[in-house]
Amino acid sequence: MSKDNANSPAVVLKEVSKHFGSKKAVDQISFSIPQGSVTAILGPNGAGKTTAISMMLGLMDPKCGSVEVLGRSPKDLKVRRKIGAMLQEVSVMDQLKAREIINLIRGYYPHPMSMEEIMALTGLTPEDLNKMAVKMSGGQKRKLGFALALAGNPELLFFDEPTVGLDTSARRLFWKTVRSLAALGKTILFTTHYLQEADDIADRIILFKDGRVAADGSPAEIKNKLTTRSVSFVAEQDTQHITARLNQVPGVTGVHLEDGRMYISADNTDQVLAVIFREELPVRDVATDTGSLDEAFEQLTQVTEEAV
Ligand SMILES: Nc1ncnc2c1ncn2[C@@H]1O[C@H](COP(=O)(O)OP(=O)(O)OP(=O)(O)O)[C@@H](O)[C@H]1O
Repeated sequence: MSKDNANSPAVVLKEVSKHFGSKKAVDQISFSIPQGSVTAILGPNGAGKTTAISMMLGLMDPKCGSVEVLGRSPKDLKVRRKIGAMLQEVSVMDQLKAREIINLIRGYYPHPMSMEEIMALTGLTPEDLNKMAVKMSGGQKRKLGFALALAGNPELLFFDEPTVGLDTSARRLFWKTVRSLAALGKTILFTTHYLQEADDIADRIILFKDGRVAADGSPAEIKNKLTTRSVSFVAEQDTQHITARLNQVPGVTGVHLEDGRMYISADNTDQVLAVIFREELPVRDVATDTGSLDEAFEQLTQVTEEAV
């Protein structure tokens, strides 16, 4: 890490927006990524993840707001030398061998990664390296894309949906490598559709929805936020009075009756329980439930896809 950016965050976005016609692909997004962290940008199709990454890479200009990478503009050559990226589409010089392409890219950087290290980290074999890019399979091309991201031995790495098209063992190797890169102190930012992937790998998840940050926190915090909790019970009398009273409790998001039980969804179920017991509401068989995380995430995804 050079002296001029030793204390800067790796990435800072301030009130960044990007519109395509009337579509707000990214809408007033702000966040700061500390150096040495592993961050997942999680969200469904069309949430604005790729657009945000493109602006962090200086490939696209924001309509308004500012983007700083390692304390400078992402277009600054000093910054570009310290970042590596693997985007969804790997477009390479098809008529060259993988080894030649990697060496070409290594040649642009002052302190490139050795070919041996690139092979160990990506799983590319000597046979793969001798193949022309045009003849590589989809999964081999993704590995080549990974190799090109690593070629300059960057401090900061961006991966846009990195495991799409990789088989299970290639996927496992990829995440193992990401963990070892993180252990070396590199900053890693990746996008994914999968909560599980983000939970397994990242120490922070920024959840995108409709171009905005819907949640930002540790995987535990995000899972907590996505999961709906509820208090359920059997009402012994005057259901309407109980419903009306509990609807007034701060953080209650819904009330419904199912198979004779009343369910009160709430951000803070402790508060609902406190009201029930303090006011001695006429209920029995009180229980608290945590909704399924998969269901909650699915719901979030569906809502967004309808809106795209
Ligand atoms: N070049 C473009 N021209 C017009 N609209 C665009 C362009 N790029 C992106 N969009 C729109 O902006 C929105 C956000 O797209 P973006 O690719 O950033 O989402 P994403 O979260 O990366 O999605 P995915 O997971 O499908 O890759 C979408 O509605 C998309 O159609």
